[in-house]
Amino acid sequence: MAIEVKEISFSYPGNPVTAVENVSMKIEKGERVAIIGQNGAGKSTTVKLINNIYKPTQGKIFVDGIDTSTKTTAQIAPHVGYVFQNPNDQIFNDDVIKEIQYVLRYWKLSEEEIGQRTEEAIEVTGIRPYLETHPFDIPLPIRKFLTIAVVLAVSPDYVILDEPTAGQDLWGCEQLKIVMDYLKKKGKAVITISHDMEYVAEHFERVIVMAHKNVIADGSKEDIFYQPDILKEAHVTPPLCARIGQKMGIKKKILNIQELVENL
Ligand SMILES: Nc1ncnc2c1ncn2[C@@H]1O[C@H](COP(=O)(O)OP(=O)(O)OP(=O)(O)O)[C@@H](O)[C@H]1O
Repeated sequence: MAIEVKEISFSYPGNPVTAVENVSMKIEKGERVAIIGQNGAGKSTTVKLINNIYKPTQGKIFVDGIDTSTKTTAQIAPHVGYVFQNPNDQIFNDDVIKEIQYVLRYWKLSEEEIGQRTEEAIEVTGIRPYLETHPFDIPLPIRKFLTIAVVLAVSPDYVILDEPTAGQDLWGCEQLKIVMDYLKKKGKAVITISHDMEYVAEHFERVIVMAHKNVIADGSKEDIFYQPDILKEAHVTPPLCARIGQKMGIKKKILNIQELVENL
């Protein structure tokens, strides 16, 4: 079981510049993969193509063997959930509970099942204090957790988190850790797009680097964060521990404080 992206290209209607060109990647069920790279590299476009919001102009995408070109976005949603970078692009109900339950009701799940999924999603995302608030009156960082709750309630095998730490305060970063632990326990594959290398180093094993509309590197975080040429090309600064480790001349590829302290 995997997401297989096979040599896809895509241009937005009306934009003569190609957004992604000949991109391939395979993401197995249960994997934790971060896609990194400078603005405009094609990261969001790639995941929107995976989520079937757009269809590639060339190439194919398979989700657990299903050719997405033959399906609608709604048909792929049970398999791949996408939490948008901007929650305002995603929310369309005037009530938090309605927003979380929209898909579950569309699927005509039992009231018991809907209740259980809703409760779990609220608990994990910490949005209980906002259940009576209009979604657009919830502070923006917390509104993002409402969109995460929607995806958790749907419970797809592949969860895409687009810039989850952007604009988050301490509360949000701690709550996101709870979400990440929950997804791990559930065995979900998590694909993130992030400019936050500390978050990437803490929660992801594999890193895909994109630049100039294509994948320029794909490997373990230890491999990627210790390749200065690749990082330079993608305009990415490695996590602090890697920078200190390299400056101190430590041979081991260090990516967390614990290991750094042990090796100093
Ligand atoms: N809705 C759109 N309409 C037209 N062109 C777009 C649209 N969205 C993105 N593009 C273009 O597609 C290319 C790839 O953009 P994309 O958003 O996928 O990059 P990204 O790597 O996700 O960047 P960021 O880190 O800023 O989110 C860019 O040249 C961008 O200008």
